[in-house]
Amino acid sequence: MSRANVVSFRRAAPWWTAAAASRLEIEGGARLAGEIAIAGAKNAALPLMVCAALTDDRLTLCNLPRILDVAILAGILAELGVEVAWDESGPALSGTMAGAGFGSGRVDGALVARMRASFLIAGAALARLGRIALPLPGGDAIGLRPVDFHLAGFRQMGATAEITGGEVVLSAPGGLHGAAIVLPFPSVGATQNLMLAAVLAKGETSITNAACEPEVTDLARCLSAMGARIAGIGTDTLRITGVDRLHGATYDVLPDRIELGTLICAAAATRGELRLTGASTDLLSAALPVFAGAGIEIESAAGGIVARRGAGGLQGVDIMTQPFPGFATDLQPQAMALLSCAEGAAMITETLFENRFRHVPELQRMGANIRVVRNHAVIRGVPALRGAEVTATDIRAGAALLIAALAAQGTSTLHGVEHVDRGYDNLVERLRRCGARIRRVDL
Ligand SMILES: CC(=O)N[C@H]1[C@@H](OP(=O)(O)OP(=O)(O)OC[C@H]2O[C@@H](n3ccc(=O)[nH]c3=O)[C@H](O)[C@@H]2O)O[C@H](CO)[C@@H](O)[C@@H]1O
Ligand SMILES: C=C(OP(=O)(O)O)C(=O)O
Repeated sequence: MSRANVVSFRRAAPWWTAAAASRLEIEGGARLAGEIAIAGAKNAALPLMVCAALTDDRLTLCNLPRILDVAILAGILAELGVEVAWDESGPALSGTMAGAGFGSGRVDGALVARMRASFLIAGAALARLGRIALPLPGGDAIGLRPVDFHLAGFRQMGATAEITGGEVVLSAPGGLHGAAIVLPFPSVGATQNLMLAAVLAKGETSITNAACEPEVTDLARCLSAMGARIAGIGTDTLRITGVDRLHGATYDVLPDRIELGTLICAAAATRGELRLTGASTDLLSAALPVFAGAGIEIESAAGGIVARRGAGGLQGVDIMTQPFPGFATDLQPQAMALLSCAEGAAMITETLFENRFRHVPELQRMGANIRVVRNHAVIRGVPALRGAEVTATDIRAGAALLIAALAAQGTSTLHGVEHVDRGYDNLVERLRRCGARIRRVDL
């Protein structure tokens, strides 16, 4: 990334302070104990920020996580002409975005290519401006991650959509119209992109086989608070009646269910006990019985839950990742780290992304016994993991390696920390307050 890009997103998000390049030194073996407030969800916050592009009024988002992806998206929106202002006076970050100037600036391709959710600007721009050209989005390298469902939906709504030279060129000079869209798979991003386009399109759009992830529901609720007409929220069939304009709103970002699950795994892996506040276990859906089967105790407590390893120790349990309400793929690597130190065997089947076992060789460096056959990983728990030098290749791989390093005997070095910074709000500092022995070393 060029210095100009770094400067542009830091200007748009001056609260972003984590070092761009650093490594973590983790001394394993400390039991985590204490309280952690769950931050706003990355995967809810980012689509909500894009809503600002759909209105001339102000959209205020509360409970935003202080993460790299929020900083980068703020930079992208600011370059495109959205005014962004922050309020850091509360316990969490709030941001007010004013989209009256949306489209007056330029697309910062280098920043778009650094994250996934930037591609949601496509739907908002088609609806609001009738055109946009965006580089193919980045994000975690966990599979091919095509955008064909997004483009097919836009075409059904009257747009032209071509990929030329790595750039997606979209145009709808005559405006978008409603369409009956059936998604081949309940894609989170495609559902959100088509929803962002449909709220200002002429007539009714139906999205069948829509994703029902809580972050999709959060987007639908925020758009409704801005005046959008959306029926079927929380189900797999959304019916959106386009309106002429949306107005401003103030909206609270959903708590991060993946952070919640990550910290439950961390508590259990370290034989610790964490009180996790601000989030309910309802968000965990299929992860709840998996955690119970693995021997984790989760109790309701004032303002949240308490999670600890049960007296019977950790046991192997089988997991298959699936769209919501199934077990989230974004929790799969962390669960694998946990099961690496459980008693007995476990099998994890990854059905969402074809390249989401990149943490396996790194866990193996720490002594984990894992064998991968196609999209299945068989994990035979070992009595103890040992510290090693490992590299995170994506956000959740980073979280998994952090969990393994905290549970391991000896010291680990974690490279690729910028992946963790993309999606977790000050995770290192918050874990340190609960007894973790971690040091961030700037490179
Ligand atoms: C920013 C954000 O919210 N990211 C989340 C979002 O990613 P993202 O929105 O990219 O994930 P999708 O739900 O779209 O992807 C699910 C599957 O559909 C395929 N697909 C998707 C779109 C498309 O046009 N064509 C296609 O083939 C993908 O390759 C993948 O195999 O949902 C994923 C699945 O819960 C999560 O892991 C990511 O953390
Ligand atoms: C895969 C993830 O993110 P993204 O889609 O932003 O790459 C994730 O949050 O685990």
